[in-house]
Order: sequence, then structure tokens, then C-alpha cells
Amino acid sequence: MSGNQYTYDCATPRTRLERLLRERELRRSNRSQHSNEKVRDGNREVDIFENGNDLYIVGDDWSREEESVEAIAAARALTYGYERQEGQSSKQRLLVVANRLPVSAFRKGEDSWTLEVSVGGLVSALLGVNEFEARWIGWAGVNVPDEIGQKSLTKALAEKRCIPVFLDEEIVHQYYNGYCNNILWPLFHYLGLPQEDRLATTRSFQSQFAAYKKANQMFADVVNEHYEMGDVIWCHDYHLMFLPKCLKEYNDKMKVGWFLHTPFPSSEIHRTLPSRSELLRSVLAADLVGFHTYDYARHFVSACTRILGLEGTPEGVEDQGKLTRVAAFPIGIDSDRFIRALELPQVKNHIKELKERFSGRKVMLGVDRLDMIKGIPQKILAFEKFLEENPEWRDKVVLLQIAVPTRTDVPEYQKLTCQVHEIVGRINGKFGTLSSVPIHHLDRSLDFHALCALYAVTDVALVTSLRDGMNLVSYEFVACQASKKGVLILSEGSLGLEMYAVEFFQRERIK
Ligand SMILES: O=P(O)(O)OC[C@H]1O[C@H](O[C@H]2O[C@H](CO)[C@@H](O)[C@H](O)[C@H]2O)[C@H](O)[C@@H](O)[C@@H]1O
Ligand SMILES: O=c1ccn([C@@H]2O[C@H](COP(=O)(O)OP(=O)(O)O)[C@@H](O)[C@H]2O)c(=O)[nH]1
Repeated sequence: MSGNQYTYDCATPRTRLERLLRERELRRSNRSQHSNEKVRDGNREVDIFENGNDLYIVGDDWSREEESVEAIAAARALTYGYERQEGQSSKQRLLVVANRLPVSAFRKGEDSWTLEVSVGGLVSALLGVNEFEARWIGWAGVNVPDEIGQKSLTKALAEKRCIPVFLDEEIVHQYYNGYCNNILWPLFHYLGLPQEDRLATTRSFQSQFAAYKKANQMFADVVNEHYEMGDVIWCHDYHLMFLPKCLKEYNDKMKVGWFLHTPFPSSEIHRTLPSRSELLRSVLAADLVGFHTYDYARHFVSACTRILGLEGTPEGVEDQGKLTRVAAFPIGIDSDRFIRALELPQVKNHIKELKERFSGRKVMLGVDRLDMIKGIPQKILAFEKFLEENPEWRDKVVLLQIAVPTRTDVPEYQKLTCQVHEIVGRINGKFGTLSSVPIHHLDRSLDFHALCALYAVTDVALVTSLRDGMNLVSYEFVACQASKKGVLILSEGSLGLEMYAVEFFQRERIK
């Protein structure tokens, strides 16, 4: 054995270790204790062998590296997900960090709170993650300026394994309403930048970007406070693109993943963002970066190569020997949860009521947050055209549109709400009768069971997104249609998700 001996710790070239571990895992079946194996690392060949609890890695230009079982477990947790080691607690600890907590808080008194499940695909998707011992860190959707409120809310949230980040009104205004939802959200969905934000010198842009960085640091501070060695940190979405960098600056041993729930646009679109480079570099501080689809991942890698001049590899992006792995991990739903819900007596009753209420009419359904990317005005206008062109259907079809209010402090969303109300009012005025209207529009959310019943009685679901990250509603509808086999109409803007949808439909045997 040649070279110097030193102790490998989890922070030293992790990416190499991961690559080696992955290859080693593939050879697991042929391996015996104390055996020696040769593994390729790029162009080099290195030897890996185990002795008791130690892993030895020896290569031509490598020094001998000695790795503890804990460090291997930590690297494996990041590379393969959780793997149980003797003497460890039964589940890997996971800190999920997202702007929105799975519950939103409403203040009832000085120190009393009610918590309601937050609506949105990110929350729906992540509630299904149960193979980890997970804690959530995020914003509870409420301003809590006083100490009594902060303490009591922290306590109430702890019961849900949630840890709050307290953002004051000004930060929420600049970071969430401003930079996240007025700049990044429309840009990532190809709606462009608001006119006034094209120049970085615009005061609003600068202050919003500063608030964005400040908010990300506030999330990082809470993570640091709760971090325990070996934890995996999973950062979510466009709200927290700075977080991987903040975390690694604090402790480069942390295992950090970052996942984007929206599309990542082509590099030509990302290039129009004044802070384009800083955001990319911050995300690249993560060990693993994930997207819903291969296209989004490819766009991210090409933004890094074209805008930052870095090298894209089949595994990700490389910067001076450090590899950030980039891959597609399409999020799905727990379909069994929906199928089971349909068997519950209260859901069955609800289905019966809905069938009676709409008997003799075909039910069309839209379930969306009231967001410009969901194409709600377009959907309703298409329905109007259908009624105009097919008068025989006017009293035989109803459109139920659940439009969950969202980001209501952002002017674009306020305008959209007025626009949708105006169109619905006009169409109901035109085609309604004294006893019925063609569109039932609800400005509120439904709970899980009510939603399942609605999906089950629907004849045609309309998913009309102009662009969407994934859109879980389409999957949920299919899961609830096992016996009915209705129709799902997906807009062209949702077709990026087609391959996943088709695979899902086949699995659910819906033709
Ligand atoms: O937290 P909000 O501002 O109220 O918005 C709700 C969520 O909207 C976005 O959801 C996305 O995630 C889904 C699951 O991956 C995906 O199916 C959908 O296409 C996306 O739009 C947003 O990305 C989340 O951060 C929000 O929590
Ligand atoms: O009244 C409602 C409307 C929607 N949802 C949930 O909100 C999520 C929406 O996710 P999607 O990915 O379709 O879009 P997003 O809102 O995240 O952009 C889905 O899980 C729905 O079941 C809900 O719980 N109640």
C-alpha cells in the first residue's frame, strides 16, 4: 500500500466517494469481507477493500484513505437514500426545508393557534415522504411579531414536527410576494420578467433581491440551530436557491439536496435574470440537485455551462473538480391513499349527494390554485365557446371550478381574480336559467375527502396549465377514476409531463 495515511471525513471529496460507493454497491453481490476490488474513478482505477468496519480506498494518485462507518453511512444516505446501520436509530433524520410548512397557522388568541393543512402540490407531495424521520422547517404563513406568539406557535408546530422560520411583513412582502412570486415564478414559467425588473438597477429589484438573500439566510440559521451530524438537508424550490450556499458556508459537511418544483426554463430565459449567475452558483453548492423532468435538468445544466462557463457532465455540473449531481426525480402521488379514501362512508355519501345534484348533466372539473400559470381564464373561455357552438349541451353539462386563492397580496394575482370573476359572471348571466348555472366557481379550497368525491364523480377533468412544474391534480383525478374511467384533458402546456402521466395511467390501468 503506497501513499500517506489520513482519516477520510465526510467533507473531503465527497463526490468521488459517492461515485466510488455507487460503483461498489453495484458489485456488492460479488464482494466478500476483506476482499479487494478494483473500481474505475474517471480514468483511474482504484482499489477498494474492507476490513472490519473500515473502508480502504487506494489509487495511483490517491493517498490511502480510511473511512469510518458513520461517514460511509452519511454518504450513502445522500447517494442512495436511507440505509440502516447497526446501532443507529431506525430512520435517517431528514430536515425538509421549504418556504411553506405543511400546516398554516391562524391566530386565535395571544397564545392560541389553529393549524390547517396548507394547499399546494409541494405539501401534498412531501406529506407522502415517510421513510425518514423528517422535520419540516419553513414559514407558517403568518406574521408573528411578539415573543409570546412566537413561543406558543413554536410549541404548537412542534407537535406536527414543524419548526417555524419567522419572517416579518416587510420581508414577506419583498422576498415572497416580490422576488419569489413576481420575478422568479413568472420567469420560470416562461411568462417573462415584469417590465420594471428588466434592469438590475431598478430599486424594487435590488431591494427584493436583498430581501431574498436575507430570508434565505434566516432559513439557514434555523437549519443550523437544529442540525445534527448525519442529518440530510433537503431544500425546496425557487424560494430557497441561496440556501445550499448558506448551509455549506456554515458547515461544509452537511449533506444538502435541492429540488425544484417548477420548470427550470431554457438558458435563454434564465439569462434575462439580473441575478442569474449568483443564483446558479448558490444552487451548485448543493451535493444533489433535482428536477421533475429530464428537460428541466438539462436546461439547468446548460444554464450552468453557458452562463457560468462550467463543464456539464452526464452526472451533473463540474466546477474545479467538484461535481454537483443533477438528475430528474419526477414527483408523484400516493394513489392508494386516494383509492382507500373512496371506500370511506363519508366519501361514499358525498359521492351519492353529488351524483344526485348533477344527475342528467355531465360534470367537468377544474381544480387549481388561482394562478396565472393554470390557464383558468382560458379554460373558462373555451367552455363558453363550447356552449356557444353546441347549444344542445347547454343544460346537459356543468363546469365545477375550484379556484383556491393564492398569493393574494401580489397585484398580478389580484388582477387575475377580478378577471376570472368577471368572465364567470358573464357566462353564467348568458347561459344560466332560474334553476341552474353552467359554471360553479368556488373561491376556496376543499378538504381531501371532498376533493376525492369530486374527482370520483367527474366525467371530464380539465388541466389547462400554460406551464406547470408537475401538476398533481391530474394524477389525483386518475387515481379516483378506477371505476368511472372518465376523460382527462391535458393542455399542451402540461404535455412536458406526458411521459410520466402515460406511465402512471398504464400503471393504474386506465385506458
Ligand atoms: O406556497 P404557495 O405560494 O401557496 O404555492 C403553492 C405551491 O405552488 C407550487 O407548487 C409546485 O409544486 C408541485 C409539486 O411538486 C407541482 O406539481 C406544481 O406544478 C408546482 O406548481 C410551488 O412550487 C410550491 O413551492 C408552492 O408551495
Ligand atoms: O381545494 C383544494 C385544491 C387543491 N388541493 C391540493 O393541492 C394540490 C395542488 O397541486 P398541483 O401540483 O396540482 O399544483 P400546485 O398548486 O402545487 O401548483 C393537489 O395535491 C390538490 O389535491 C387541495 O388539497 N384542496
